[in-house]
Amino acid sequence: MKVALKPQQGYAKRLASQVAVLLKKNAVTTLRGANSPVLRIGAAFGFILIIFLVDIALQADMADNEQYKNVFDPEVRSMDSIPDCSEDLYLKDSEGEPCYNLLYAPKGDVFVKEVVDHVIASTGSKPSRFMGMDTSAEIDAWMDQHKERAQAAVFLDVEVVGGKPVGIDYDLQTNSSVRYFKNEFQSPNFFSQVPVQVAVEREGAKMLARHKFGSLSAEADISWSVGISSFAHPPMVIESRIPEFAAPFLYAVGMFNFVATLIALVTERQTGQRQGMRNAGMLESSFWISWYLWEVVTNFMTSSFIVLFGMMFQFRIFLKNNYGLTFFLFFLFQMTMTSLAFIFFAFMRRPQAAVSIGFFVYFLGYIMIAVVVSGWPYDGSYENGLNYVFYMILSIFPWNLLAKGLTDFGDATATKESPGLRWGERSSYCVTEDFTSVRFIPGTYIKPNCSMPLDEIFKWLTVEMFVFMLLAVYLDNIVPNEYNNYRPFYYFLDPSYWLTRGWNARDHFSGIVAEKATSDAAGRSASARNEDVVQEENELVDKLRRIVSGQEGLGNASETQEGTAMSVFGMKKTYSSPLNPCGAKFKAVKGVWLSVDEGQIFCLLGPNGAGKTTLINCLTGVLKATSGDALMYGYSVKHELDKIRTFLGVCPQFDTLWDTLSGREHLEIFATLKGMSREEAKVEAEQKLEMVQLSKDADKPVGQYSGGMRRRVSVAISLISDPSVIFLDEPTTGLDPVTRRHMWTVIQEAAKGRVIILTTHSMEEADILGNRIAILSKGELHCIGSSVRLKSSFGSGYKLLVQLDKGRMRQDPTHKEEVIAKLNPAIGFMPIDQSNDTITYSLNHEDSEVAQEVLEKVEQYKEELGLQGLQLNLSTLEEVFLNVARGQTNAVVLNNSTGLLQEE
Ligand SMILES: Nc1ncnc2c1ncn2[C@@H]1O[C@H](COP(=O)(O)OP(=O)(O)OP(=O)(O)O)[C@@H](O)[C@H]1O
Repeated sequence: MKVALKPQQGYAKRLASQVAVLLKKNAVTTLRGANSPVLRIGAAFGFILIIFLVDIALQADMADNEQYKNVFDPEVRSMDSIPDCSEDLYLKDSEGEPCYNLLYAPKGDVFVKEVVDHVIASTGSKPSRFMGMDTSAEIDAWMDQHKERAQAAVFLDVEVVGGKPVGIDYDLQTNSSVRYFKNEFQSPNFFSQVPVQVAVEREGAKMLARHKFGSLSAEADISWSVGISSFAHPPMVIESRIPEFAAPFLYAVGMFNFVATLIALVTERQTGQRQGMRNAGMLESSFWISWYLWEVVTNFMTSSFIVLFGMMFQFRIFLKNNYGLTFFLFFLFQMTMTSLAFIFFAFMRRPQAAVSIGFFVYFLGYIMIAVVVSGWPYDGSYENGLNYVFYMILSIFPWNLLAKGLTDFGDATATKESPGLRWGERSSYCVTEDFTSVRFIPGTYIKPNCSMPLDEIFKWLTVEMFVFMLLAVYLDNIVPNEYNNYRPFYYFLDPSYWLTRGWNARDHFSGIVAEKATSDAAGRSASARNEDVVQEENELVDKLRRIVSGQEGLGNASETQEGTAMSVFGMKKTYSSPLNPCGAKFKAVKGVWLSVDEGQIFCLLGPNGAGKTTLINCLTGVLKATSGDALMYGYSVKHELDKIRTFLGVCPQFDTLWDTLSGREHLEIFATLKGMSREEAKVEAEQKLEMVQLSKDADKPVGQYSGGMRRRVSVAISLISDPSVIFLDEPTTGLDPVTRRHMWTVIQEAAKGRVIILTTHSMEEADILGNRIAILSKGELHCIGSSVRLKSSFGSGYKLLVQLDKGRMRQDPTHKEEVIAKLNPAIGFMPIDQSNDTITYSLNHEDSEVAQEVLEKVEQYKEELGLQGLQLNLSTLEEVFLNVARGQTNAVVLNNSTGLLQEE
């Protein structure tokens, strides 16, 4: 018996056809799904619109300021009074602590006192707002202790000659805090300094005049009034502030793609779709390349649209800078973010987490961008000491490079006259020299004190894009996946990863034989187990011994040897937590030995949690078995999974379908993954759809299918490309009785010349379909054999139902006893039940010939005893199942009671 290994396409051809079909799948699922590119482009438009609106709002806000207005006749502000300190934003009276308009010194100087008194009188200020001190040092000390409590301070040094003041030397101190209130920036000069200065100078000059000329002389009567106004001026041009705030918004567009990519990838993992495609022979490289190419397409579109929308809204950074430069900055940024999303994908199990990750990354980036737009560390001194370290570290994060690029674009188009950046200037415009040493050339933008020009940004982003991508693939290999499968961190250094190495079947199988001997010695004795199970094990151990001794080959395509189609040798699976491999372990499959011949349907039954799905997953290579192996048509699951997958069909327990793809599209994708050409895939899909009676609904999206219809698609997928070994994990769950019966016919047809391993909870299904049936419980096989064999071994064998005449029973109450007394010695059995008008005999574990004999004997009494009916029934499979399951429960109880509960 040989499996016809499908002629393998060359690697390049296989990769090309898989990438093409997966790219199409990515495009179709994304276009029809919630994360469609239309939505991504919509996000680009939305964010550009927000930037536009924020810019308009800021410009409107600025337009209120005087410098942005046309001022023909500027208002003159009188400086003749000093504002009260309580008018100030900061200097307020607070409990017990008044604020002061003016502190002055020295307070003991009569001339100083005279000046201050006149300042108070002439400006109409409250005297309590003035406080004198002895020295200017005392004023400084007081100010130091009383923050924001005085508007100004003055130290007057009056020169006295002959008892008369002849000159004044004074120092004025004012509060220099710039205040924004009453809708404008309050200049400390105009608000308090000039009025105080005017008043002190005026009253000082008057005091000197009074003492020189006498208070009543005309010369002493000085008129002094000061007013201040700005020049008449045209409005200042309001420059767009886009470069200052656009970076976080445009970064948000990139984040939108980041989250969408992450959701799409993690969803494929969570729903088992990725594993389903692997089972069909998908190459890992096809998976990555197809997703990456799709992201190239999407990011190309969104980047183009960002620039086009920017131009549409007349943003100078998009209009005046070279299109290629702006496009490349966004495109490379988005591609690098895609690679970063792939890195996060290695650690994520649930798509819902993508949004939280997105928020976290955005927040982190937002803070960093705020630093970068301020100029540091991409300035002229970037190579100095610690600066270089930060320069390198910050450049690892793609959003910082985006922010730097956008800042340069903004600076290059800061005013209407700014020339913008041309493609050829992408490196030369950014120079480390400062303003003073740069030679500016008209019509060319030069940025002094600058490092990391756009050319450098492009190089950084390109390198990061590839490095992140490689890192993502590496992490995908070494981080435990949803099935806890992972490679060692040094896997790529192991030559066997790159070269298809032969494996030593003798060593491999002698190890399994040795392990069996050890576990037999330590575990339950063979006598405690069902004889058929033990016999199956022994035959398989013998087979292994023959293989090890070289008496028998593996029976694969390279050999002519006959053999069973599938043999499972001591398969074990122990689950442990990926986060705590040394912690508690759970033995889900405890060493299963079984064989299946070609043309057989092998039914695996067992209660929930028995380990059926785990066993199937180990056999299909989804899970790595902890120990043991299986040969399928002579190929080892452990060592030759790639070859096995060419003739394997799998219908998983849960449908792993894309809601947005139709049944036909699913089948075409899987047929192509299996190596069929486009035309062949179309024909195959049509045929399989017809087989599972889905032709009518073939083009509806699977999301609109009923549970039963989805199940049929999964079965159809498992039958694609004529597989030799087919695993069906509960294939008929959710099917109505009519469809179920049709599916049974499909399965029976499919079994011809193949091997089908089927798990089910329907005993009827197992009874009808199963050529051999095994019952698994708590990870161990408890029986194996044909349905009849199991019924006779584990059921109560044949039952004979004898129906009495109701009339005779009414007339003669002892009639039942009379019948029993006659029949018991004749047939040699005691009744197990005699309720109502029926007597039931159990013909325990007898074969059908004995049952027939008993029936014939009873028939001889039929007339004499007036028997109404005789029925010979074999126990049902359900009875067998319950007996095995109960037997298991009892075994545990028994062991419990003896305190010898074995490790489960
Ligand atoms: N990833 C896992 N980690 C730990 N334990 C697991 C894991 N997957 C399954 N198990 C446990 O292994 C046992 C066997 O599970 P499995 O899914 O193989 O049972 P099953 O026979 O297919 O059940 P059902 O009929 O309900 O599908 C169960 O006790 C289950 O809880």
